[in-house]
Amino acid sequence: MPKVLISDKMDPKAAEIFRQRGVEVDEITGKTPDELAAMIGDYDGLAIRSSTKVTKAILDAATNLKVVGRAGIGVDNVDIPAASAKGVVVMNTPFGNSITTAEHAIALMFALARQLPEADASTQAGKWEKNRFMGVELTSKTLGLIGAGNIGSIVADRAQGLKMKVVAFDPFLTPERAVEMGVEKVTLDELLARADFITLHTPLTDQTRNILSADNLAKTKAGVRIINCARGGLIDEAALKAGLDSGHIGGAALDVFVEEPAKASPLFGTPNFVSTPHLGASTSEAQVNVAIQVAEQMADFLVSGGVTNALNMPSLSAEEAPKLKPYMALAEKLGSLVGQLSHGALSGISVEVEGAAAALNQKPITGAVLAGLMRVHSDTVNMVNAPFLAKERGLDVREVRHDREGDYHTLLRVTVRTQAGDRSVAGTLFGNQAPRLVELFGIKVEADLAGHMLYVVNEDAPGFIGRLGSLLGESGVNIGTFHLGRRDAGGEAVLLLSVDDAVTSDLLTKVKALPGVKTAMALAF
Ligand SMILES: NC(=O)c1ccc[n+]([C@@H]2O[C@H](COP(=O)([O-])OP(=O)(O)OC[C@H]3O[C@@H](n4cnc5c(N)ncnc54)[C@H](O)[C@@H]3O)[C@@H](O)[C@H]2O)c1
Ligand SMILES: O=C(O)[C@H](O)COP(=O)(O)O
Repeated sequence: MPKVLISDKMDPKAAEIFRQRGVEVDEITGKTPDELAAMIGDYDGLAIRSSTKVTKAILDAATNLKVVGRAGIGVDNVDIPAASAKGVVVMNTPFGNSITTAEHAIALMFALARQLPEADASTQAGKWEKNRFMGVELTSKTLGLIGAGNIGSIVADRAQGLKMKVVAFDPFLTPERAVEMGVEKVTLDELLARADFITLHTPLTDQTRNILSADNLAKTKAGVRIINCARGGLIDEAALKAGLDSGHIGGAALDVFVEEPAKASPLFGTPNFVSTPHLGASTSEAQVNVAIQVAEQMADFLVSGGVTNALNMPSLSAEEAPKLKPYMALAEKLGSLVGQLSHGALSGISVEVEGAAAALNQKPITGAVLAGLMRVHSDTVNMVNAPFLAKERGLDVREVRHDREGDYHTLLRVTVRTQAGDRSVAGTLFGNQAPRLVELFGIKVEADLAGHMLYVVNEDAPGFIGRLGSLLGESGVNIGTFHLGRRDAGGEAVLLLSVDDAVTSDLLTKVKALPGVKTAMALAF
């Protein structure tokens, strides 16, 4: 039974769903990185929010880990390259808390417009300072949206409901989508010059870090009010403080900070500064949503191989997974076969699907081919890290889908580009389940790729099979299956034999010494 650790505070629905789906679950929160590293080896899955930092050190200690599930959106607390290199899938729940976070941004915008926290504190202190607090209306004001994705577009919609004009800066926002959202797509400088309120909704990346830098803050309209419910690090906090102190910035509301938990900040106590402790996603509705989603996604993956919302692997629904399972087995075997048979560096690989296979999601099939290919040289390769390793090694990966009807109802062909030219193998599924090799370097064969095998290329001549059989018999090697194919009579023949034990190098030398043998290799699947 797969076992999951929930290491951050999560709605109880998550544990309930894991148990219903046959996944054992422990909820242990508040552990130090060392404590987490000491216990993570027991788990197949790790369910987190933003507190747990899934570093390379944690991943190195996670000997059984297959999946990290983030109940929420931001995955900047997960070392995704390290997870990918280890073959661990990282998933998030990209929509479960977006409405809630957008509402928090709007709440903070109102808090700034009407100085609600200060007015509240003053009133409860018995001061009744009616003349101290003069707010601004939101109607007709311009809201500058930096980042117009899921949350940004909900904020835009709510702001339009408040009769605000919304201008958006997002390099990936298409003009069509901007029209659909009813926002004006602008440059960053234009946004800075025009916005009365600015709200940030981008991830923290090398491009967005300090997007509101001292220089950019200086370009804003006098009196601008700024809201950040996305990630600490998008705003230069020292420059923000200086802008608030000088009065150029009329107000700022931060839910997120460069250092979290933010227990001390020069911004604290600054007039017109409002803060919340990373509460953007903290509503009961959003927490139930993300807990249910993360548990369902992780259980799907651990129990049936379904992949949803993974950041380092193509999606594969729980319905698709059983259909694809025999194809993945075939794909891995074909990848492994070409990997074992090809010498030297490969510059490219193409994965072709034909017949019934052409109707399937090809990405996981390609991932399985690459895993089979690369596992020949490293047993830590799996479907998650194989595409990354292939990219790292400069392997050009192509996917081809043929609509044509071929000789087989379903066919997978893998061709690798080697220094000696292209080499191609193809396979099918017998009875839609059993993987079979049907073509090897242009020669028709029909073989099951399993266990220990001996591959021999020889000149097709009478007596050869007898001589090989005798040699194997004399060497005490039992033959399981025997598959023969040839290009034409008297030409080149290919033999694939499954044998009960690994082929020793001594036996291989003897096979190579048989008259007519061109190549002989030991294979393992
Ligand atoms: N405060 C919270 O509790 C809380 C809750 C949920 C999400 N978040 C954070 O909110 C942010 C947005 O989440 P989302 O779901 O809308 O993400 P999203 O991926 O749907 O949208 C992000 C948008 O940012 C845009 N973008 C990327 N680089 C940009 C750049 N250089 N300049 C301008 N725009 C750029 C993208 O094109 C995209 O449209 C994330 O950082 C997420 O972690 C915070
Ligand atoms: O990216 C997110 O989903 C938010 O930052 C929420 O973080 P939390 O789960 O720690 O509240």
